[in-house]
Amino acid sequence: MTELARVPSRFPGRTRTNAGSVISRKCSASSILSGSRSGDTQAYVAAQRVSDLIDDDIKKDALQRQAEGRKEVKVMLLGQAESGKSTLQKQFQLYHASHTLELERPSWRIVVYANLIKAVRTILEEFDYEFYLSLDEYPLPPEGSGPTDVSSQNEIVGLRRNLLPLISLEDSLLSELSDGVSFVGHRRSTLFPPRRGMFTRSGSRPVTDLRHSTSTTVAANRAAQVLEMTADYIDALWKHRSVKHLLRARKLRLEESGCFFLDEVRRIAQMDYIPSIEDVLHVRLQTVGVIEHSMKVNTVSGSYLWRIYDVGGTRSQRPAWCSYFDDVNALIFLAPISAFDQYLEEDPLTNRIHDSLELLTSICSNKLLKDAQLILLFNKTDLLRKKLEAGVQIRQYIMSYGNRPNNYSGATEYFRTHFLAAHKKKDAFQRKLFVHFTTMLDVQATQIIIASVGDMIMRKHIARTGLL
Ligand SMILES: Nc1nc2c(ncn2[C@@H]2O[C@H](COP(=O)(O)OP(=O)(O)OP(=O)(O)O)[C@@H](O)[C@H]2O)c(=O)[nH]1
Ligand SMILES: [Mg+2]
Repeated sequence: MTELARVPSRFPGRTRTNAGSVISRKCSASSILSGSRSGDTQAYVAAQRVSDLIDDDIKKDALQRQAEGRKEVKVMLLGQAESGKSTLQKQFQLYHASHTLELERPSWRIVVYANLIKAVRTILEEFDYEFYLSLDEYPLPPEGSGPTDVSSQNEIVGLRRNLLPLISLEDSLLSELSDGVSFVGHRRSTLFPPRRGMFTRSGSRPVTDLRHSTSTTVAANRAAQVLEMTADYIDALWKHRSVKHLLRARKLRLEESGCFFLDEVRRIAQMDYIPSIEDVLHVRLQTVGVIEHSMKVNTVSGSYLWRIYDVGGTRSQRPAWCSYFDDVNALIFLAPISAFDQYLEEDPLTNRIHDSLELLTSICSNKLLKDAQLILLFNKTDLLRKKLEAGVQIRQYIMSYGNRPNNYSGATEYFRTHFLAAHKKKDAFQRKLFVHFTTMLDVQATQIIIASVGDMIMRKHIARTGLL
């Protein structure tokens, strides 16, 4: 009886991928067991055989899954908003599966248009503020007295009138990009707290989803037509003597993508425009949620499936990250080193370097990630160089910088030392933190870093799983 009772009790707890076959075998074993007393021994033997077969299947399944698990590498890209995570993900794609990025190029067209229109609107809003809102406080200089004199104002007003049809398309493009969902955020990262009435929507859905949507194509085509008609006005606005003056005077930072696309407006405004890989890397599209990208990576020890998780970096999205921390092989943390003079959009009192440092140390102390390799990328070094060359003083924003030389080598050394020291103090698992300085828009340099980081991750993974 005890023997007989053991057989059916072995079935219910089983789980396997092909659940259907377990159930049908279980049914046949049960029916055998419900047979007459005289057939008990035979029935038991038959049931035992069935049970053994199932055990074998389950073992095989488990081994297969284990082998598949060993052939999988999970990498998370973390960091504050606009640190360059999605750009790094595209660089990974370019390195390991460039054909997929090639295929996606047409889908990025609508995002390029939205970035360009946003840049135009931002400039015009600044002029609105300059010419109208502040009129009472600062009367306009008389004609001929400078880049914001009366004749400049008239020229800008004329351009603005011609550009209104283009600006009016921004909402419909953003609605396509966010799949109709509105996300409220500040207009841009600013040196000053944002002014009232200067908010915009932004958000994203995976760009691959956009490719097949008819409404997206319609919205993009409409934007293309209007862009073609207004390209001259955009170009004239961007090259207008007042614009450079205004950007400088107001310390206004157009998003990285904004300046690039404004420089390229004539190419982008062609009706047959398809974004180049360089355009795709420059695009700014806020990530919402956590997006998994998988790609096959071929190495000397075989083919591996890399799962790369790209996350939205704003503060409100960070609590969602930890549900993906299980079994992470490597964590690549991006800190935009050029952001020493910027503050978080979601918290205009927090310096972005300070936020990066706090975020990194809090992630390093998370127990779920204790086995993950840590790689820190100080990104946007190109912008850091530009800011330092323009004379922006680090000590003005980061007091502890003190009297160190305000140049590139002084700055990079300071940030490296500071981050490494904080990590050493806070990392309960005493892991090594690998550091690189990157410009994510530089394909050649980034590909070298991807190869070296990838190699390192694979070596540790192989050492851990013993798979060669
Ligand atoms: N100049 C410069 N721009 C960069 C660099 N890396 C990324 N960018 C640009 O910075 C912008 C933001 O980059 P994303 O990759 O979208 O940032 P993210 O970290 O994914 O941001 P969220 O999705 O909001 O968390 C994009 O327009 C990129 O083209 C860099 O090294 N230099
Ligand atoms: Mg992103």
